[in-house]
Amino acid sequence: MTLHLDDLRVRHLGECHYDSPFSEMLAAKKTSPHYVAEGDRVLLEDTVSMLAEHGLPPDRLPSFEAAGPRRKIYFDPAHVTAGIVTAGGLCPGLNDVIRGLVQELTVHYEVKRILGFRNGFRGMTAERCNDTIELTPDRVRDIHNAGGTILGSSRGAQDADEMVDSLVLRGINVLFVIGGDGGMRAATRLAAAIRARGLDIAVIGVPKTIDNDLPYTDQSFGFQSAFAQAANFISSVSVEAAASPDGIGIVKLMGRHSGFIACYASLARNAADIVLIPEVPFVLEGPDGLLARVERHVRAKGFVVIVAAEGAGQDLLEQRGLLEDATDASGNAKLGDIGALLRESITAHLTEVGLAPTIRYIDPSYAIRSVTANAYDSVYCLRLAHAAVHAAMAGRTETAVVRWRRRFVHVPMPLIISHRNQVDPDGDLWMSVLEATGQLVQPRTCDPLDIDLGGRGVCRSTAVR
Ligand SMILES: Nc1ncnc2c1ncn2[C@@H]1O[C@H](COP(=O)(O)OP(=O)(O)OP(=O)(O)O)[C@@H](O)[C@H]1O
Ligand SMILES: O=P(O)(O)OC[C@H]1O[C@](O)(CO)[C@@H](O)[C@@H]1O
Ligand SMILES: [Mg+2]
Repeated sequence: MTLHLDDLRVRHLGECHYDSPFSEMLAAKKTSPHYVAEGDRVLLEDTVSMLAEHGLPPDRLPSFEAAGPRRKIYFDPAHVTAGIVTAGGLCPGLNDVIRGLVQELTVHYEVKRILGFRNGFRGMTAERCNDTIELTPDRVRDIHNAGGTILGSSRGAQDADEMVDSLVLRGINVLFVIGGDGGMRAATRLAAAIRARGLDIAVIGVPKTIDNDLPYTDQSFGFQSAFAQAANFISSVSVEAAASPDGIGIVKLMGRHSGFIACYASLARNAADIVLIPEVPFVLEGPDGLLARVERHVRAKGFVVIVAAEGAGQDLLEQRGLLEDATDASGNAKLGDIGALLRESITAHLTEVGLAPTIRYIDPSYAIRSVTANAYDSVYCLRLAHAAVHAAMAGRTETAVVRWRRRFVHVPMPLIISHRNQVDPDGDLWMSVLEATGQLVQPRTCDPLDIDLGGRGVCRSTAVR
């Protein structure tokens, strides 16, 4: 999709007339290698060839508005009531973002009232109209020490008009939505309903997803903490598989349509022989199939470690009638169990060829996303929260705050939901995975002398890949 400068302009509620608490500090600031001044923009693309292809002068090149404080703001902080909602699946760092929002709103802008909606958008419906928590610096002081979200979260559809009524009822004029693709869709609809009624309410999104499946953002917050936790399970399964005769280690990791967690967790340990992701189809049978490859690994080094994203191989499950045609409350497709299919088909195949596999299968599931944010993600969440507050106070709306190529920028919300971020099978991440696992080459069988002398497990790692 080719984007033009105008596609990247964010919506404003109106002119900014109030002095911001940062006015003085910003007065002398100019763009430097480490700072983007409020009037400057950040390029969408970062290679010479992509920029040259546009054939445009620099000020017409597709670029994002820089995030950060403004000298003038739209809202009079004394008249702001802020709302915060967390939607969709959990993600490390949700509490860090809530905490950062509350601290920035109160400490610098001196906003007096902040309400957190309970249990996602559900808390904004007429039925649950009192489902809010008053958020104060005291209330949020220690919340980053726990995973999850103190507000709760949910899936499932809500009526946009009802949610607008709920904002009006509470006098909320600034709403922060921390959510994934669904949450950003809901926020976009909400903002459209607000616009249709001519209301002065800013809606700012902070994209959240452990799947890292939202575009126009560097890795989303919490992703790093989630894949670090996932990597621990890969280590566990590797140890188990290596210590078992004909050991088969399988880890199934979250990632519905995008295999980023599987790729990064595998690279973090460099112990996987095979990584399976939704973006790269594979077959089970035949000389190039997964079963033959598994067999070669087992014969070559005595064991094999497989990391599968939960969305991998869904076509194989469908062919076998193992997919139920169902969706969750938010309309997300319910997936078939690729881990179970691997376990069963590998056991059957290896038994048939005369091996005696020991299967070690781990599905850590929620254990990777319910953890607290690591230090890196905590910093990231705090800075996103600051950027979100600045954007809202400056009257930006239908806008997400993201980090893009290491700069914090504003992205129009419709772009964030325009398509899904996926691992590019032609990109450098997948290339790194292929290099690390050796999936490009066939496993070599061990030297017969090795087998005579050492038995299983002598040939390890890259030597046999
Ligand atoms: N197309 C849509 N239009 C309006 N609201 C939506 C839409 N899709 C999802 N939502 C709402 O957004 C909320 C969160 O959506 P969803 O459950 O898909 O999680 P998500 O935000 O995508 O997070 P995750 O990363 O866990 O998938 C739900 O309450 C849902 O009703
Ligand atoms: O929370 P639920 O509804 O079980 O959803 C699980 C899904 O949510 C995600 O964690 C994304 O939030 C996916 O990786 C996973 O498939
Ligand atoms: Mg989603």
